[in-house]
Amino acid sequence: MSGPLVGVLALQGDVVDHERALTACGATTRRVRRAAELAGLDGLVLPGGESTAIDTLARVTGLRGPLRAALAAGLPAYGSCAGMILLAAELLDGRPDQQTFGGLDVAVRRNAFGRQTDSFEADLDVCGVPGGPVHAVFIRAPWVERSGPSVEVLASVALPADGTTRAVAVRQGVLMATSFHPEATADRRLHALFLESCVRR
Ligand SMILES: NC(=O)CC[C@H](N)C(=O)O
Repeated sequence: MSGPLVGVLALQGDVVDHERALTACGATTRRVRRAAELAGLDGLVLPGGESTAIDTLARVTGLRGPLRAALAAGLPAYGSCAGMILLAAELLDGRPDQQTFGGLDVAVRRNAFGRQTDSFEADLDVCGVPGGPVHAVFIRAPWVERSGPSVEVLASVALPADGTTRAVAVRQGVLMATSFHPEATADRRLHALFLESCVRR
């Protein structure tokens, strides 16, 4: 095995597209559905999908506690869309019983840009990603409404209504999250950026 071993949380969501992107960047992937599958990982991707479903399944399968512990112990992680929601310390507009794993010192607003029909695409400059803007696909996406002092905002979008900006890509140490779905395009630069944090252990 050459590259880092990166888990993809495989309870629900677009697992296969992340596996493809990670493999293209030289990583080896492992689907994570149970606590034992967290052992020995160099990083973990939390895919987009439906954060309420992923939360429910993580609790039912007993994965939630060990996953939280792994994040607290410093496991590098990257969450896209629903994955961003799951990494947030605070959730706004979540379902009343909905929980997150936490780790990222951010408040994330779920479905912030509106309904499924308000999904959109935009070209964004992302800090740490050389070579021009990233074509970002937003699907019923969250945004980061507040972030703590140790959180770096990597990219923002301007709202058409009033031109104010919202953070849509953030990093805090070895944790990274995007509101958008780089795995839905052929651009591997966000996955490559995350893999810089996934040093083989
Ligand atoms: N594309 C996505 O991951 C959408 C996230 C979804 N709106 C949620 O709450 O969980």
